[in-house]
Amino acid sequence: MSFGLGNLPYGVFSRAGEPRRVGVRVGDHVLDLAAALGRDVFAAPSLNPFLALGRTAWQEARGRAREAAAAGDHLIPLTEVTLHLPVEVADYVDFYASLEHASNLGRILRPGEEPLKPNWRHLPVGYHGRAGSVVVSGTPIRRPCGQRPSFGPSARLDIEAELGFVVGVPAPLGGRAGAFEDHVFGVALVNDWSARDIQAWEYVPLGPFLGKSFATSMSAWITPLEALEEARVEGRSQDPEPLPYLTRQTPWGLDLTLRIDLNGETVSTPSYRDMYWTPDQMLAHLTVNGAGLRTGDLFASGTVSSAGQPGSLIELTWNGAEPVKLPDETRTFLEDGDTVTITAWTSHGMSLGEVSGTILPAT
Ligand SMILES: O=C(O)/C=C/C(=O)CC(=O)CC(=O)O
Ligand SMILES: [Ca+2]
Ligand SMILES: [Mg+2]
Repeated sequence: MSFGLGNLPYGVFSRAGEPRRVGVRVGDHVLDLAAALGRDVFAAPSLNPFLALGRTAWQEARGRAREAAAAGDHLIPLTEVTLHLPVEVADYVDFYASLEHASNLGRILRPGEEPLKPNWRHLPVGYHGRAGSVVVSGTPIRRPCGQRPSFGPSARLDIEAELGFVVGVPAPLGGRAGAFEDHVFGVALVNDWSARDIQAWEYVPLGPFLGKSFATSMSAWITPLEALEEARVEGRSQDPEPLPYLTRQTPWGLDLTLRIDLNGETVSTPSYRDMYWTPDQMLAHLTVNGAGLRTGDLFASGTVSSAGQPGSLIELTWNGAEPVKLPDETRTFLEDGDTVTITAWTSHGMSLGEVSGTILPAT
């Protein structure tokens, strides 16, 4: 059910001693697309060449992959493969689209001030992250060192549960992007690891830098937009009404529930449905100045927090003041050896896979 024929997410895999190639997940197997469909574009170490082909090619490949999967040929057990970073990430941008998250962080980091800055309801606030430190789910995460402001290992290492949107079709520099579904191929789960002590010291006035650029994890499987039709909902109502370039054309809210597991215990289940800014608005904003798009661009939603279900530990523990209880221990921020796994499902029970990482001690 979870990875049935209505799902068919794309990834990159290899078998021992063989080069990387593109596959589609079918249950607990990978469909070897280059073998099944006989197309060179899938004998590639990343999804990028396929992503660049655009929507008609995506639809055709999905139809043919479904036929091949149903026929049962060219299926390799997941236990026999290694999964790799699915996309050669061009630019990585992170938004700040959850009203609950932005309000909570404002209260925690800027007590006594209005939690939301005056711009927040007028544009999807974002920042440019570091494409080169995006890693695939399962990659261990080394605790970063930096100024906190004294130099040393971060003592407040956190997670951020997010959805990531993968761009396939470019838009020219100086031009404008077209419709969301003509550029964006699909959705990944993202954990934007954040060193809160480094972040709190460095971020004024230019925003996040080394506190977030040491690693960002993404799921090995990219769920195509076509698989998410059943999850599409109207976005949350917005007041004031955004400028015309940010007008929603068709619904790109998504009815998804995320689940954050810390050392195997579920600590929060935020809903993506309640996000204030929808991803079509993020794409329109990202390109309104003529910045263009490249194949492999990744833009993330920002932390997915909903009422009572935050997407980060800084919110869950209110900056460490209210530790979260696990069966035999408590946590404020992450400790060495901790494993965080984020999963997500549609309300119809379709899985978006997982993004997982374990913390290694600082060096
Ligand atoms: O409010 C702040 O100063 C900082 C906010 C964040 O760290 C969140 C961020 O990276 C964007 C997001 O994930 O929503
Ligand atoms: Ca983030
Ligand atoms: Mg990060």
